[in-house]
Amino acid sequence: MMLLELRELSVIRRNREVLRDVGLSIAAGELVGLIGPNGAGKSTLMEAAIGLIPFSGVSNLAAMDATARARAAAYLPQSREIAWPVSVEDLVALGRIPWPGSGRSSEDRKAIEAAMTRMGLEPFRHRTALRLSGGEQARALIARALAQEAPLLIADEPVAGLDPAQQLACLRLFQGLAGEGRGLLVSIHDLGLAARFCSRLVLLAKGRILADGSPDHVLRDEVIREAFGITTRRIDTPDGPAILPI
Ligand SMILES: Nc1ncnc2c1ncn2[C@@H]1O[C@H](COP(=O)(O)OP(=O)(O)OP(=O)(O)O)[C@@H](O)[C@H]1O
Repeated sequence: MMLLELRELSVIRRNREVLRDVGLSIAAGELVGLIGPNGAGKSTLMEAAIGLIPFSGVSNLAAMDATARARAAAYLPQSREIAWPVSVEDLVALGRIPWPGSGRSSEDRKAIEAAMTRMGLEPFRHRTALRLSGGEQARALIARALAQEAPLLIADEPVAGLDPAQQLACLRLFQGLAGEGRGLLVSIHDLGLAARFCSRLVLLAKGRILADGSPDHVLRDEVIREAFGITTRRIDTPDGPAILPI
């Protein structure tokens, strides 16, 4: 079953075409890494897919009403903004808004607790979210998205700003979610982490999809050179490839 279907998606921002005719489908069980240079249009693609900005073309999510969409997909924006001085627990509970009970049913409690445990947030439960470190805030916001329990998670640079242990924990968690049958679209700049953890990579450059497929297929030298203007040194280790930009 396709959780995300984008067809001929184009976006114009400030009179400039930022995305042109992008087609992308994500099935249950896929952990798709969205890679590409700064300004390639990764955030724009996610924002259009979820219906936050105007676009032409088709997005199955944007076509839904707000409640159906919030049950179909959780979205973690790149800007990690927490607007009010709420506790971490209350912040995570906001993920339950699309569901009946709005945070107070026993199902809501279970989802909130599971999300907090998965992100290691129990010690912060009663702390004011605004007073956490940047990385801790990021984990709290990921937990809020997990509590939403949507079949699709769209996350814009979810591991940016996390320490190496938290990056690994987060990507392992995402792999586990894919293994449970959820779909994930995750933008990421670290090509090594992308290659190790994602089942598929989509490389966006200048508003178009330059390559889409297995990490080995997408991270070929000539493709990386065309997209980023660099070469990479790849070392295969028992733990997966290490990719060094040169
Ligand atoms: N709110 C906006 N208004 C106008 N133009 C925008 C806006 N947001 C982004 N852009 C432009 O759209 C293009 C794509 O930006 P986008 O943020 O989607 O790229 P990205 O691939 O996510 O980049 P990064 O890796 O730096 O996060 C850029 O040229 C950017 O300047």
